[in-house]
Amino acid sequence: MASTAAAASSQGCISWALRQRGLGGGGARAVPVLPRRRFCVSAAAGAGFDNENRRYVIVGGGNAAGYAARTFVEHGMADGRLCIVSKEAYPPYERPALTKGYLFPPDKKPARLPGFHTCVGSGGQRQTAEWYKENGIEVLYEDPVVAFDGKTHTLKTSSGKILKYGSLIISTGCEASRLPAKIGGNLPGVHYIRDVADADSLVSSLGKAKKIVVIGGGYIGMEVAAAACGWNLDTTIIFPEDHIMPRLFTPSLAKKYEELYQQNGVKFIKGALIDKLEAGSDGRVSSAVLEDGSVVEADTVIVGIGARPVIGPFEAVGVNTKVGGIELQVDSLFRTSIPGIFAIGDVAAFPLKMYDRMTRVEHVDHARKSAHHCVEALLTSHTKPYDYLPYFYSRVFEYEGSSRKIWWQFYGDNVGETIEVGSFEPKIATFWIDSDSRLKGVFLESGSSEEFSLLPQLAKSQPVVDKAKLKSATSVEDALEIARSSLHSGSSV
Ligand SMILES: Cc1cc2nc3c(=O)[nH]c(=O)nc-3n(C[C@H](O)[C@H](O)[C@H](O)COP(=O)(O)OP(=O)(O)OC[C@H]3O[C@@H](n4cnc5c(N)ncnc54)[C@H](O)[C@@H]3O)c2cc1C
Ligand SMILES: NC(=O)c1ccc[n+]([C@@H]2O[C@H](COP(=O)([O-])OP(=O)(O)OC[C@H]3O[C@@H](n4cnc5c(N)ncnc54)[C@H](O)[C@@H]3O)[C@@H](O)[C@H]2O)c1
Ligand SMILES: O=C1O[C@H]([C@@H](O)CO)C(O)=C1O
Repeated sequence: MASTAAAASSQGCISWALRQRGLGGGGARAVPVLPRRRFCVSAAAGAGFDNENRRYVIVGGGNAAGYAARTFVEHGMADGRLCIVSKEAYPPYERPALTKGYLFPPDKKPARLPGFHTCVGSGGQRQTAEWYKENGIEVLYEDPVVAFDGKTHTLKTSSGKILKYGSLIISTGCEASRLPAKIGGNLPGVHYIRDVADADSLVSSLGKAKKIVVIGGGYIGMEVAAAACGWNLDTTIIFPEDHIMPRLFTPSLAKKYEELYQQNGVKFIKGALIDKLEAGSDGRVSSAVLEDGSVVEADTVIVGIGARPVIGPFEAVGVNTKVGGIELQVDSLFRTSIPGIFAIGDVAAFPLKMYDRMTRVEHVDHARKSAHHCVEALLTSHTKPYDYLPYFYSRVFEYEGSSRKIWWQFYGDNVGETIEVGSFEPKIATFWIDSDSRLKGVFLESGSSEEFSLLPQLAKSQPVVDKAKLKSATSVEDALEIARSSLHSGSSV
């Protein structure tokens, strides 16, 4: 690699960069095939990688970046052409593992890297650091992009590298929302979880912990509290709403999960906000004080109060503030307002074709699919709009010896009235049905793989269902059969 780079002249770099400018709006057009070359190092830059021109640059080395890299490789367009600039110390990995297998107790074979690099979460190849090298992909680790100039096509990294790009894909994801420092949000023993470094820090606290408080009743709260049961810790979940998973679960569905957690010893404090986190004499967190003045002791606190898109320093590519927070706005081919610049995964607000609205999805299935769709559109001439079917899932209590594993999937839109069938013994289903009797969303706990595979068909087709019949279903199997038969009634979308 070094010899190829050394052979490239600085003059070559400049003319290559000028040719790149013409590439522009990417998505819809085929990208002209440029001479295959390795990294182009200007004479002035000497060794090192400064002032290079790179044909394709991905900023962010997370889930979406890993799947994007795979698509570049599949098209034979990675080798010597692709660079990933990452804030983290590792190549892209399957982030969902961090609150699942990663938090298994030490004697229950916890997941560790390199075991869960992308793309193993979807049954693909495990892309280790060697995989990137073998495929000629340059990865800059622990060197986040701190500045961006769309006019000169340049990025600046925290170490001072200046990178010139041909096309740019932004996949900076989200960051955990934090409790303010002034109320104890940064005390030692207070954890947020977004990356491997956070998970390592949490595991080290769990090893010493006795009493933990989990703040937030969403995905992180539910997954971390279940993990804490595996470590036999006294666990309390505190959140402001009436029930857990308020973004998705109905009150009745939530109640079933809450009961199961309670059977595992987890305590709930609902409808409560944190006034402050207090430190003990050793400076570590020692309690959570609630707004009503009550105090809950804790030697470890895990905060899961949502996530925010990481848009800085890319505001100039165009932001959307209507969907929720500030996010980078893209079209159905993941193109931002600046030609040649794309955004994928958690950070991007995109048109959700099937429901005809803009949305942003903070889940891994979309990270994977948006990456694939964006890179395909960039590298080929296809202009097929992204047509995403929302899919969320969770799995908890998976460690060996747990009394009851939980695994659920949801497809579609959780709008309209709901019909719930079954209980944990043995499985639960919830159907969301709109005023035209169309099935809009479907949830299943503990289904078989065949049953789970029916869910996307239902949510995609949105068949008209016989609500009375569904309500009278005697089991989840029965309810799924009724829903399946409505697929063939000829009234699907
Ligand atoms: C603990 C946890 C568990 C999860 N579990 C599930 C699950 O079970 N199911 C599910 O569907 N979804 C889950 N998710 C959500 C899922 O992981 C995300 O939707 C997915 O990771 C989004 O991919 P992304 O590439 O857009 O962002 P990320 O995977 O977050 O990657 C973004 C990357 O960009 C880097 N970055 C940020 N700014 C810069 C910069 N300026 N320069 C360089 N790099 C930068 C970040 O460090 C990070 O590595 C989970 C998320 C978390 C945090
Ligand atoms: N299985 C999965 O899909 C999965 C698992 C883990 C994490 N994630 C992702 O990670 C990100 C973070 O997850 P999360 O659980 O933090 O977000 P979330 O949005 O799922 O839940 C946030 C919860 O925090 C609570 N909350 C909000 N503001 C609060 C406040 N000021 N004080 C106390 N509680 C407050 C609410 O109970 C809310 O439900 C999300 O993008 C999520 O999709 C997904
Ligand atoms: O999508 C996922 O990827 C990881 C794991 O399967 C990778 O091994 C995980 O726990 C998920 O839920």
